[in-house]
Amino acid sequence: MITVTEAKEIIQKQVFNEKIVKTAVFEAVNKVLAEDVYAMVDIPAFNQSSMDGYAFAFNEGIRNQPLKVVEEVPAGKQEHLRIEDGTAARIFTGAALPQDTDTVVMQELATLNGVELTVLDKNLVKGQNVRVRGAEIAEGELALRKGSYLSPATIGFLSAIGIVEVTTFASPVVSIIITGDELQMPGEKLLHGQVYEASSSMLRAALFQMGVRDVIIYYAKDTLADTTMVLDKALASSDLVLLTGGVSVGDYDFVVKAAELCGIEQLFHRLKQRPGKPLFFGRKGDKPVFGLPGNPSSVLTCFYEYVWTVLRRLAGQEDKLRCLKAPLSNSYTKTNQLTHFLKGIYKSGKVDILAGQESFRLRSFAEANCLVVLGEMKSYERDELVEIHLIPLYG
Ligand SMILES: Nc1nc2c(c(=O)[nH]1)N[C@H]1C(S)=C(S)[C@@H](COP(=O)(O)OP(=O)(O)OC[C@H]3O[C@@H](n4cnc5c(N)ncnc54)[C@H](O)[C@@H]3O)O[C@H]1N2
Ligand code: MOO
Repeated sequence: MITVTEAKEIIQKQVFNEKIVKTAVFEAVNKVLAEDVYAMVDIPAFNQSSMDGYAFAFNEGIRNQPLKVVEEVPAGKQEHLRIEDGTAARIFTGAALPQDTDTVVMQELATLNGVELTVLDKNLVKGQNVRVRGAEIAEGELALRKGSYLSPATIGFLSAIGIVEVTTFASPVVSIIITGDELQMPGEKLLHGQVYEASSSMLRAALFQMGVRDVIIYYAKDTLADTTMVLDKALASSDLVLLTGGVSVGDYDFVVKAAELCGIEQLFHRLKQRPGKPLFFGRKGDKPVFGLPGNPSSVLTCFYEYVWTVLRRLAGQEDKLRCLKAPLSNSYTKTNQLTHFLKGIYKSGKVDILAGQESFRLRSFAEANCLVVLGEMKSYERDELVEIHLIPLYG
């Protein structure tokens, strides 16, 4: 059995080939840029007024010499205007300044008598209320680097500089293989010895939340032949495979043997942790394969602690769950030296370890917002600082 740290190092060392795709900017939220993006034009593309007011060529005596208003420029006017020195143009926010004008006075700080404009703004300086051509970005300038996360703001920025399509890391196709002959579909009548199948919807939800939408769900019978056949199929149809259950030492646990028969290289099996002790990790060529221990709470803990990072890396993001230190609001005694991942609530700077930590339960997980990581120590006192991993509840 290896430690949690060793397991994470093994995962970190793996190199996987990311796939890239062209994506419409409006559909690229949550994705990551796979190449640098450069501006194709100056933005703004012309000297632009930032106020409703009057545009003119500034000089220091402007407040003492009324200007004749000779033009009107609403936003979007496409004509290239030029006005004589000593005249002004009525202008609106977003409109292009006439050639050789450089300053705009807000209409509240000027008076108009017929066509005669008097500038009142005592603090007006040259260039005021003008967004200069290329001020946001110049043609050919780097707009966003490869590896940038595409947030709503980034998508707005790309649109504002005229980009319609970007190259992003492709979201991986993920197969989930559910094993266990005792499983019954929710909504069906539960017969003696059956349990409702919870992991497929839970994992699919976790994947959807992180933007992975191509998810294929398979069910395998508790036989070596069926598990091998389904695993082969899943490997052929996806970039990453998750199996649930069948990874322990029972006579009906076939995942490890099936993985071997499918040509999957085993990188580890069994960790010094709870829950999720029998976790399996391997790869076939470029494809990571996780055998998640069947108890639903082990499934989700292992997903967040190990699978999440790999999925992020496949999508071009080098990040981990948010990790902090917080004082315990209750004491906790461990009965072994395994690393424990405990469902907790982090609130007002403290963390509370919830009751009901056994891995068959999901109820405490449903309430939790973090996993509390307890290392080798046997008992933890109230107020002792512990590491917590925040569950990404909002994607
Ligand atoms: N002799 C030993 N027995 C077990 C050990 C061990 O070290 N020695 N480890 C235990 C631990 S810890 C875990 S975790 C489990 C993991 O075993 P499997 O991966 O083989 O999981 P299963 O036996 O298939 O299932 C465990 C449990 O979870 C329920 N389950 C499975 N899948 C689902 C699902 N999709 N939805 C809801 N519930 C599910 C299943 O009915 C079992 O109750 O092994 C221990 N045993
Ligand atoms: O390692 Mo298991 O997940 O505790 O029940």
